[in-house]
Amino acid sequence: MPNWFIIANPAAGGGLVKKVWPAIEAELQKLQIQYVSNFTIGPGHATTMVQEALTAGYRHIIAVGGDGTNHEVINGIMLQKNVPSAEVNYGLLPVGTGNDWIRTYGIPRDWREWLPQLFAAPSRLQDVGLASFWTGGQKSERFFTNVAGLCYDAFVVKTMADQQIKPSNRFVYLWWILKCLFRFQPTPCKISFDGQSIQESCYTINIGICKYSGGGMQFVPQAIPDDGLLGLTIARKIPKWDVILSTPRFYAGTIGGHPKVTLHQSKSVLVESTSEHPVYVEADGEFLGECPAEFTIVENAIRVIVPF
Ligand SMILES: Nc1ncnc2c1ncn2[C@@H]1O[C@H](COP(=O)(O)OP(=O)(O)OP(=O)(O)O)[C@@H](O)[C@H]1O
Repeated sequence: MPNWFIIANPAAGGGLVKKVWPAIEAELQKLQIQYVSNFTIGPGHATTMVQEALTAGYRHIIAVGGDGTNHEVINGIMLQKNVPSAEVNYGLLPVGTGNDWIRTYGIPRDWREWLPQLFAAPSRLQDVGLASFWTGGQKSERFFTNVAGLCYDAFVVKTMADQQIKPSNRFVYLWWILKCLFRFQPTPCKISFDGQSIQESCYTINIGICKYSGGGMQFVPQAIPDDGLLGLTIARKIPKWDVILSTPRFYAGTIGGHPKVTLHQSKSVLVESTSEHPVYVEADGEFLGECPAEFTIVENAIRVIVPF
């Protein structure tokens, strides 16, 4: 049996994976990697495919795609019960659009640069977040590996998912977040964490295992992937002009310096709506549902391949 099981999402990167797949295969053959590969056939397929691969005996998994593919594969690893999740050696070849998860580890954004290193690189343990939330009148759960967001953050993800907008680059994405900003009203909510509770109208709330989301912005600059804690960023009601002027702070990782923003760390976070308005939830760029939502941490849950 080949060592490596590769899951490729042909739709990732706006179809880029499908386009570059022959070049990836040529490189794999040049490197003499023993592998079997499969394309996903639709949303959610990467989750079931990785479970089947682990049941079949594979322990070295590579995903080819972006943050959504990464999210689905991690959920597959976490949901199955056959193999301890931390025993699965997992690497991502980034051929997505935002590719935010890789930024925390300094994984090269160019797949051509990362591919030759990937099969010999070391691995390290990472924590995983577990979100419980409401969708379609039912309670549901999802693991996340990067950053979850509520309020405006999730409103942007929901609006783009509802309108089937898949931004092809950072500028299109920025245009959409600006458009959504003028439609969003900060939502009153209660945030309970670490023995304290805050009631505020919030612009955004972010919960991170890793630091980057939204195409290179640092919503949770204090997040450390293996410290057993969730990074929590609370941005209270901010005028829209201030949100726009503060955008460079997100890119620079200095949003904690804003007077209306506080940074925290906690083992768990509970967010509840305190008005009749829904407070939406997203994780790793995927829309999940609504509050009440609880976030907890699974320590050292996955083993990820990172550069030397
Ligand atoms: N065969 C497929 N056809 C269409 N969509 C698919 C298929 N397989 C998976 N998907 C969906 O494609 C979506 C996009 O994938 P992914 O997030 O990896 O790429 P991306 O959006 O380009 O990258 P990023 O999230 O880093 O910006 C995922 O939500 C996934 O569910």
